[in-house]
Amino acid sequence: MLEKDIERVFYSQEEIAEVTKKLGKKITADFAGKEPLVIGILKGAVPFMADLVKEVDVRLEMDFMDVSSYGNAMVSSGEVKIVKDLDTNVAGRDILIVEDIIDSGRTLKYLVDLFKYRQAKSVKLVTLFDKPEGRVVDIEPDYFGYLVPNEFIVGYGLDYQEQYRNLPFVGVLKPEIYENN
Ligand SMILES: O=P(O)(O)OC[C@H]1O[C@H](OP(=O)(O)OP(=O)(O)O)[C@H](O)[C@@H]1O
Ligand code: HPA
Ligand SMILES: [Mg+2]
Repeated sequence: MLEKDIERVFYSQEEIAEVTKKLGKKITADFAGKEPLVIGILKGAVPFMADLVKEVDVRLEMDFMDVSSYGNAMVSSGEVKIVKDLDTNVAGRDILIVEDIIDSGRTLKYLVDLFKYRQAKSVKLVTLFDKPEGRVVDIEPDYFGYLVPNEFIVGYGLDYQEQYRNLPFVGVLKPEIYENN
């Protein structure tokens, strides 16, 4: 039903599962002996976070934060707002931020600076998708799954006007979907 709105699939469910496994292995090795606080950024990171933590074999805690710079727009407003803050104190903690995508980089730059200001011991970033051509601020993930071209993608957490997050794969929408909005 949702699939009919997709013009082209970029990454299948199987490819996403495979890269998530690999990322989980690397993170397991790098965080051995630590007890990270894994922070998922709502709402886009939810499907990836849920799958990734099951591939990470260290003691960890999970928390979530909601920040927004897009609203319903397809271009970042440039201003990042905290919609829901963490429940956990990050001071002295090893942090792993989990994102679905880094595009302009504004969301992650804001969060890394915030957690450092709050005296986290270390801050690392994992993103399923990296769109380097979208970047307007200087930030790179420590771990990424796939590089994506400079196109607006949906699925597996990524939305267009809050829809399509529940697609199990990632792709681009047919042009008529935008024309009808
Ligand atoms: O690198 P950037 O240009 O900042 O873009 C990336 C951010 O934008 C999206 O979130 P959004 O603010 O749309 O909220 P959502 O996760 O609820 O869709 C995405 O999930 C990232 O958090
Ligand atoms: N798709 C959906 N949400 C996004 C994107 C994208 O390509 N980039 C930043 N937020
Ligand atoms: Mg969004």
